[in-house]
Amino acid sequence: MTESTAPRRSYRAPDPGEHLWGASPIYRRTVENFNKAVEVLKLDANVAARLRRPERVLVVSVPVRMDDGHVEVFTGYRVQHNDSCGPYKGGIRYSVDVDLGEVCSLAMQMTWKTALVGLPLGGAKGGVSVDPRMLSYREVQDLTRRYTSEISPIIGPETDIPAPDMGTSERHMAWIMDTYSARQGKLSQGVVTGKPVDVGGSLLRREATGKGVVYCIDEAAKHLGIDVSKTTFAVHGFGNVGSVAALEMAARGAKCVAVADVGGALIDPRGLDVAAIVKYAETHNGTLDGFADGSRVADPLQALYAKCDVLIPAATGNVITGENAHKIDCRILAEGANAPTMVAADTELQNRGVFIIPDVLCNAGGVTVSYFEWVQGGMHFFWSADEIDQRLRSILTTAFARMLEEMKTSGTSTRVAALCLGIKRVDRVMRARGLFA
Ligand SMILES: NC(=O)C1=CN([C@@H]2O[C@H](COP(=O)(O)OP(=O)(O)OC[C@H]3O[C@@H](n4cnc5c(N)ncnc54)[C@H](O)[C@@H]3O)[C@@H](O)[C@H]2O)C=CC1
Ligand SMILES: O=C(O)CCC(=O)C(=O)O
Repeated sequence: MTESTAPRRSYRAPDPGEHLWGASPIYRRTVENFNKAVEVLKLDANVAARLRRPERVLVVSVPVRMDDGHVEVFTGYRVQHNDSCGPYKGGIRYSVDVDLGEVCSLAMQMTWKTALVGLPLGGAKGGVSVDPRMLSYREVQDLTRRYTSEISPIIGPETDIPAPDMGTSERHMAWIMDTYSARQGKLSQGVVTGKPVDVGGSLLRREATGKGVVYCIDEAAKHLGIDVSKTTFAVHGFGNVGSVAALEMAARGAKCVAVADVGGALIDPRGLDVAAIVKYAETHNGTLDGFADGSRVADPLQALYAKCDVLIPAATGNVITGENAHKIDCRILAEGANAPTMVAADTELQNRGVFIIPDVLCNAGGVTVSYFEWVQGGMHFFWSADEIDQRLRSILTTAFARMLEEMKTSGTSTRVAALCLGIKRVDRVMRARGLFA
């Protein structure tokens, strides 16, 4: 697009998005990374302007009668960023940190992620601002069912398909499926992925994100000439993604020197018994509090600062910042979490030669097997675990190789190269559909 020098007509009031999501530091950071890719790609300014904003934003009030009798009203969100490549797709997060800016940012990331790995899906995200650990089983079920009812007008098997994210799991997906189906008056298993296998879920969806993280680490190690079996690793966040990634690394013979959950870090440079920690967490409501081995420190961030070959952030976002990046001592940073690294830290770590596997690729295993679940559910024919595993690995290794190629041709970082691949595909599809002709 050529910029005109004539003064622009003012078509509307200043961008309303500025007051909604644009002011959020998290959203700004996501846009900052997007802008870097726009520059490398020399993306048309009209397309870039469209992609900087979500297509649809829904904010809902979610009243829940609590066990003590009072009604608490929670705030929920579903943000649909882009559906050029297929139905909107993205998880649902329960956390006190959830706000509109965060959900918009994660929805945009989903668009690049699904496009990067070549899925026929778009990008969305949802969430409720709540600490699920403070709720009873009944309260969290009621919250999930009411949230589902509130977002029902904009979700569906062919329109927008939620899945698990931080704070939600298979059981929440079963409640969402059940509530949505009841509202439709017919069974609608395809409205959500990440369901329990018994209610139409896919084998390996639960393990997919953590497995995918380690498949990407395998590729990075190959690229750098590192033997994974001889590496040390640390994991920040020990839920679905962190625990499976730790087990996969341990299965390759790598030594775990630190893990953390929300309650603190467990550190032992001599090596921690990952299987024992997983078993402990499973039998203690997900927490590592009270685990006997290693030294337990209250600050979970200490796990990020452990000297190791491979660091796997697998909890919340924005944990590696301009302030603490100098404490990170690893060779490979494998972003299991979404958006764990702030822009200033990203630059510092790259300058220090840390190989970063960016979130949009590193944790794409989850949405990839979600896609498999959606496909299998549609066919009413389910694949074996081996079949799923092979397809997952093949998709991620292909995307990894394409990222390296893009890095070389564009002379850019792993993160910007991965974003460029995703953005290029969305741009191509939008043009093919006649938008921005
Ligand atoms: N579940 C999935 O399939 C996918 C998850 N992700 C991302 O992976 C990350 C983790 O997600 P899940 O494992 O599903 O969540 P989860 O809810 O299963 O586990 C979260 C873990 O992080 C810990 N944690 C929470 N806040 C923390 C903090 N401030 N410091 C240290 N630890 C903290 C929790 O104690 C728990 O161990 C998130 O960033 C999520 O967006 C990305 C792609 C797919
Ligand atoms: O499995 C999915 O559909 C989405 C997972 C997700 O929310 C993510 O990749 O961040």
